[in-house]
Amino acid sequence: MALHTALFVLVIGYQRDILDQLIGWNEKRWISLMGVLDPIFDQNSYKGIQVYHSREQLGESKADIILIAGKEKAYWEEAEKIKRTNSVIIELDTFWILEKTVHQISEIQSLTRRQKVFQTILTHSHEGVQFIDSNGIVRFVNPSFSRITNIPPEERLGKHIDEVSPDGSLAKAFKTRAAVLSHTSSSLGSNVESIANAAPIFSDNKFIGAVTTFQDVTEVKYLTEKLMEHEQKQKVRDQQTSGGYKSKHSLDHIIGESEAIKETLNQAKNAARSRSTVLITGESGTGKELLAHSIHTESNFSEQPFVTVNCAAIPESLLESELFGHEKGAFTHAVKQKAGKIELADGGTLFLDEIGDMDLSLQAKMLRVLQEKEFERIGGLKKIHVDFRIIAATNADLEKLVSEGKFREDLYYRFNVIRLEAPPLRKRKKDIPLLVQELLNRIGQKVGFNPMELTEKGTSYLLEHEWPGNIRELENFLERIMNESTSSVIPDALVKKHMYRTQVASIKRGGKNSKIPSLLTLKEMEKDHIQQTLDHYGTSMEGKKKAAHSLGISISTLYNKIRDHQLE
Ligand SMILES: Nc1ncnc2c1ncn2[C@@H]1O[C@H](COP(=O)(O)OP(=O)(O)OP(=O)(O)O)[C@@H](O)[C@H]1O
Repeated sequence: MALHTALFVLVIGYQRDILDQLIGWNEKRWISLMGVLDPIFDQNSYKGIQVYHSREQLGESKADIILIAGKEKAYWEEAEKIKRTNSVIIELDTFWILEKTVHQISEIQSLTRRQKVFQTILTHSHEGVQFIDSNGIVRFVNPSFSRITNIPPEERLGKHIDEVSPDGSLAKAFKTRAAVLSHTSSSLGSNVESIANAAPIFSDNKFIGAVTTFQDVTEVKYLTEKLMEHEQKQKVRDQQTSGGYKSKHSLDHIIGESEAIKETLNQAKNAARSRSTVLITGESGTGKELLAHSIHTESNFSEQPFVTVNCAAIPESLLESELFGHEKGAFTHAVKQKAGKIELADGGTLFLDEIGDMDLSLQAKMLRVLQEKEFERIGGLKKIHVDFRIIAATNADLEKLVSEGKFREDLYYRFNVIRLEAPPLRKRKKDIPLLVQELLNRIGQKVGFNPMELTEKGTSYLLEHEWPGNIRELENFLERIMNESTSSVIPDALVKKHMYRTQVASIKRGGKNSKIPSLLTLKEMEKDHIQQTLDHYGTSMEGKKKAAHSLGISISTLYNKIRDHQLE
């Protein structure tokens, strides 16, 4: 066929409507038609279509297609005259049949092409796709469906959706004839978590089936959980840093040269080398907490948190939440999520002071954490993994508590791995002079006094007492006399007077090891007693009357004694 700039069509037997229709056709339609009419037709040779209704209009040009619209013989003759070698002459009715066929073929081809495109999309889609027909029978699953769910196609195809996945999105869309969005499910026959969207399909208002597409969110969920866990850990780490959970003392702060304290210090050094649980026992004020801090400071994980929980200082009802933390809304006052001390101690040391005061139900929970290294916050479901070392301290007789059923035996054994005894002061009186000097400096700094000291004699008075309250009692005693002393060397008489009072008070409390004080002479005792009575009632006339009455002497005798003892 000759090369034209356009495809020339001539209609012989002019009919306006036919002409209009043909002119309205697009190029694609002509081209596909020509492809059928002329096998060697090269569609690339043509740019546009020209439709003519008479030979005159065509002029000198030759028509590529001559359509004969009518039965007249003359039309054919005319066509013969103006045709070229390759021109196609065709009768209009035949043309229509042909055109219709060509058109249908091209529609089928385009449908097939479209189907192929969809098929490829579905096959390569990362999302799982499942299709049911209008009867609810599964007709199609794509490869991703099987990959995600681990269900082979043959287990689905041909089965009713209610039989194979009655709670899924597709069954819902089938039942309700409505779209189902963001349907989360793990019941696809595997442990895979998915999010599905299902939609019914209508054609001419007729329900013809439904389709679901879903994504495997197992990994996304896993990663989200990991991210949340990480964020949570970061929060806890921030709290660990900002909460000042650091040990504040080291073994250097523990003063003493006695055999008893030296042995304890050696044990503490050994304990610092391992991560085993430590139980520190000893009377009140003997330095158990100081030892716990020091063991952590000496350990390899001293940079990690050191978190203290005093089981006696916190009301029982709050202790659990203090230890385990809670989720928001776990109980009335849980207005926000809170990490517990166990979580905060992760990586470091949890120091449980006064462990003998922990109630039995909490002991059971604590035992579980120690065994499993895992716990849940109050009101929480997620297990939190922790790794920390426990140092427990008590001044109670734990063995006795165990035998009385007040302390769990299994927990006692868990705690009693490395055992340390903080020796009482009465077993290391030798340390008192050293301790006094250290404590005087420490208290001076604390309360803002210039350095103070005791004479040798003054110090010797302190050796007369058994110190049931141990170093804390000694510390308080020294602070008291420092406050009363007007000179940097604390007067011996002041020490003597207060030591006497301390001993009397100790006897009154029924202190087991308290001796009858022998520090004061009878006269000194009388002076001190009158002074204390006057301090109590005051030195007004009325106060003196009451003091005399309380002392069992007349007011004039009181005046004489005040004068004799130079009390005013
Ligand atoms: N060896 C020591 N050298 C210096 N100071 C000490 C020594 N032992 C204890 N202290 C001081 O004595 C005070 C009491 O110590 P700590 O609180 O550690 O005793 P505790 O046995 O834990 O007491 P409690 O049983 O009452 O809890 C603290 O001020 C501490 O610094």
